Amino acid sequence: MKRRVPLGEGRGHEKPQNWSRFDELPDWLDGRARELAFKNLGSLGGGNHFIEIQAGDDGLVWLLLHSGSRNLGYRIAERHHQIAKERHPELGDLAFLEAGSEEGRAYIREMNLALAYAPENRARMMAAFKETLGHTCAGVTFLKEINIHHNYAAKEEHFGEPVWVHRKGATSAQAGEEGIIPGSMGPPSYIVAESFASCSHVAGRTMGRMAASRMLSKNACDRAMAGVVFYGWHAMRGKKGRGLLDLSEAPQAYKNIDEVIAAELDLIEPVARLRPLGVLKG
Ligand SMILES: Nc1nc2c(ncn2[C@@H]2O[C@H](COP(=O)(O)O)[C@@H](O)[C@H]2O)c(=O)[nH]1
Ligand SMILES: [Mn+2]
Repeated sequence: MKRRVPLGEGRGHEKPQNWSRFDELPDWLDGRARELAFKNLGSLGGGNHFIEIQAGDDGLVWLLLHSGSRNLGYRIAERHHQIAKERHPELGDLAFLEAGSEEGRAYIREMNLALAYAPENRARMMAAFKETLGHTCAGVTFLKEINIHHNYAAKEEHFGEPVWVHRKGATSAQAGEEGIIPGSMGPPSYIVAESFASCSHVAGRTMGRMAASRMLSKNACDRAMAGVVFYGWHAMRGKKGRGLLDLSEAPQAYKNIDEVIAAELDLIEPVARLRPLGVLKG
């Protein structure tokens, strides 16, 4: 997988990739950002993005992959947020665009393109993952797939009204829908079923990246990863982190996933608890 999928911050394919929807990229996206959109399709990204093999207490082996639109969605949101702030300076960061206006429609169109790029990105990596596994585990069969966003807006009907639902750090969890709530790189993750239309999308952090790398010890982090295959810790990048080991993704930097799940049992029904076997981080 390390050979097939570019992993890590700023790493994409050497050559531009093909995708039938690249001609819908907005004209204002130019230069390096445009080039990256072509080269990043099918690459993981850095930080908390991951590819994992997990053993489920449902008897299945689960392949988990966390990656999104690789900065495209961020660029689109940033651009239109800027336009909204120019239209409504009195609202500061809470400025908005009217959904029916030309500018609002342009934002929704471009956001939806990023929301198509993200699953396409994941699908390419997952295809490589399945093929790689197919070589090593003869006869393996793949069952269902759960593919879900956690930073987006969608028009939905609730209580008989059409409304825009913004899920920033939340996933949809409508009747009949299954979701994924990752813990962190050592502890378990969960597959969950329907709730009050949304639920938490992850465990979430307890400490910042720099704080974790300063305060945690390598030994304690290694202990927290006992039994999970991973590539170990690398040096922190950038001036501020000089001389430090990057422990920013260690399990101790995240909330306890079992407590997070317990706190939202009135919203969700856990379907499977997954124990990580191997982790590839970005
Ligand atoms: N199963 C794993 N979960 C992880 C890992 N690293 C982080 N995480 C969890 O995912 C979210 C990502 O949050 P986002 O809002 O930035 O998308 C993070 O909060 C952790 O709970 C991992 O290696 N494996
Ligand atoms: Mn994410």
